Amino acid sequence: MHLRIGTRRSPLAMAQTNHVMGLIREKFPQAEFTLCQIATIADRDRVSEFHQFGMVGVFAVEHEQQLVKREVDFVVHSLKDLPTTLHEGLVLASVPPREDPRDALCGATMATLRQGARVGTGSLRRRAQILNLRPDVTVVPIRGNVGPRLAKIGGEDALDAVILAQAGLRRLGMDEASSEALAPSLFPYAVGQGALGLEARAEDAAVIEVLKAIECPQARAEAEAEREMMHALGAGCSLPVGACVTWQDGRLTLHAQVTSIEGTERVVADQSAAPEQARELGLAVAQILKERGGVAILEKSYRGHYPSFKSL
Ligand SMILES: NCc1[nH]cc(CCC(=O)O)c1CC(=O)O
Repeated sequence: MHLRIGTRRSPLAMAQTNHVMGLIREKFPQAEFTLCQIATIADRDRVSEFHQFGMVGVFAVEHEQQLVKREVDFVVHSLKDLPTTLHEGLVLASVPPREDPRDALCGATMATLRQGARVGTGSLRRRAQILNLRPDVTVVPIRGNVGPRLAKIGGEDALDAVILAQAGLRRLGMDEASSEALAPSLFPYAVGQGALGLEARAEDAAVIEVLKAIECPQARAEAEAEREMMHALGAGCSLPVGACVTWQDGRLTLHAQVTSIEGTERVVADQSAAPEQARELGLAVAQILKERGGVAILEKSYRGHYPSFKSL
């Protein structure tokens, strides 16, 4: 069996792709792989996540073209960068076991972060959530890969800390860079954070069968619930919507939070369901967030931030 994999070139993307190849080899020792690396628009233009507002899925578009043109058999995505609507004919074939989904504060802990600290992040969600918890901090937009972002602590921008994903640090073997894994009850993570999404052509039954063999049913249920909620809110990966999932007695609970861009307002919701009802769970949580004014605070804050913004 020979599989062609589409992957980005960044160290994190390569670590994730290597990880997936290892998982497949455990089940199919005879598997052979060819890597088809691309630099996506996102890599080339170094757009910060702030600027990705309105460009949902900037990481995924060119990969989907690789699949559609049959240049590759599947693509390894960070699930949080994969839009909730896939290109026609493509499917989320598999969600392997999820890595730690929490955000990491690097350079300081919440307790040691000084008054008026400068915190680097390019994510609107992280910005909104840190301002909600710590209105005294200044958020500095940063961009680039994990290593260069970490290197900005104490650098020319005089950053006290940066916020990154625990999962990315772990996959890069850089766990020690995390000063504190932020409690998801206070600082919910991005939809899909820490999970990988393997995208393939819907018609490729043989490829899908291989990818399904490394799926984690719990991670799949979490992904379905979180992504359905995001889809129902009409929000992309970089919008200030946070999630947190917990399991008890085989039931899945989805907690979600919408935070206004300046961090002044916050709406939360949570619901539980059996994992077979993960999508319905996501829809129900989105509905509650809407009823509680979650969409309204997003629209209001976007109009202040992006004058051309029309509606979510
Ligand atoms: N948007 C970039 C991105 N996409 C996935 C990860 C980390 C790995 C993951 O969340 O699975 C990161 C870096 C970060 O947020 O620190």
